[in-house]
Amino acid sequence: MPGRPGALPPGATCLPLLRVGDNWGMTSVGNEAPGGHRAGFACFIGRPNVGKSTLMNALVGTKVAITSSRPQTTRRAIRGIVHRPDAQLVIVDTPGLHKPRTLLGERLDSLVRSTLTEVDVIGFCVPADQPVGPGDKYIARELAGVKKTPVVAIVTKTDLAAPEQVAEQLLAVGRLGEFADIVPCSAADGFQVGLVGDLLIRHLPEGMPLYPEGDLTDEPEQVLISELIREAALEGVRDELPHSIAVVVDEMAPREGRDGLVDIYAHLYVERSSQKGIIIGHKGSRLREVGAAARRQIEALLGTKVYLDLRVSVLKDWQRDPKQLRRLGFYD
Ligand SMILES: Nc1nc2c(ncn2[C@@H]2O[C@H](COP(=O)(O)OP(=O)(O)OP(=O)(O)O)[C@@H](O)[C@H]2O)c(=O)[nH]1
Repeated sequence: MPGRPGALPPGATCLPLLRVGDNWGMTSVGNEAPGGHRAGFACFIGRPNVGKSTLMNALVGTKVAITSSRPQTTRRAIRGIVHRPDAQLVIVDTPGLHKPRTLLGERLDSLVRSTLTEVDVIGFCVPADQPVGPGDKYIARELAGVKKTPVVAIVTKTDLAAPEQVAEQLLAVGRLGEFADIVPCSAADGFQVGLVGDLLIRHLPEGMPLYPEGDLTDEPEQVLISELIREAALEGVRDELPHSIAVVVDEMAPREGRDGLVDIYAHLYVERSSQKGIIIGHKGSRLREVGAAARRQIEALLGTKVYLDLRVSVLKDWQRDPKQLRRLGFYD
């Protein structure tokens, strides 16, 4: 993948935790594997907020992608790795596909399009609790253009819909295009999550595992941490502010002379000074809450105590500025 989003700024430190090797390439190797073992890549595609990240986390069995009730939470192609005795499924989590309105939107869309041609199978997610709309049709048309990659249609969030509504949705999704399978599931209560895995794995080539057993993601730790901070900052903010928030971990290192304590210095960027005020809150109260919530999650991820230094800065209109986008890790 050219200009991989989420790359660390030069000189940034990275503790080896959930990090694995250097296999950034997306092509699965069709090497000989005993007993019909399969290995390869899948990606989920769908409108924003349809539950792609939640489904990936459910399949992987741990939180490797942040989720929120705000559309367009996902900005990076995070990989989650599902290990099974018969297969290894590497899931690429793409941002929701939509008609782009900003330069960031365009970059995210081109990221999605390049991903579609590089994976072995695509999971097209449509929620059970909302009628099929223009957004789903737009994606279905895009998928029809990716002829060589099989598509499994996944009707998500079945726990939010009555059985008849789910049945009707399966039919409606069937009318959207040619799919290898159409499967209903719920990541919230686990309904048929395993089956979704089976149906995706069926399309992977036979081959040895691509990643060592036990690795759950190959995202650098700083990226996971910055995403956890962004998730905490998204809590309770409205309107355009969620899209204006970006987080960069500037530095991260174990504290000298103190076992089990990691110092993390991070910047939370917004686009305007009015937004800075909202993020910081009265006498810093909101920023303290964001910091405390993020710290709890980071400590759970790292398994150590964390000192988190969180600064807020304005990067004017960064979503539309190529230079700032590069600085934040969103490359052409
Ligand atoms: N009830 C229910 N809620 C779900 C389910 N899956 C996801 N959600 C919720 O739906 C919202 C969106 O989920 P995400 O996984 O962030 O959706 P996404 O498609 O990755 O969103 P983008 O990052 O915007 O593309 C969150 O509030 C989730 O908790 C499900 O199976 N059932």
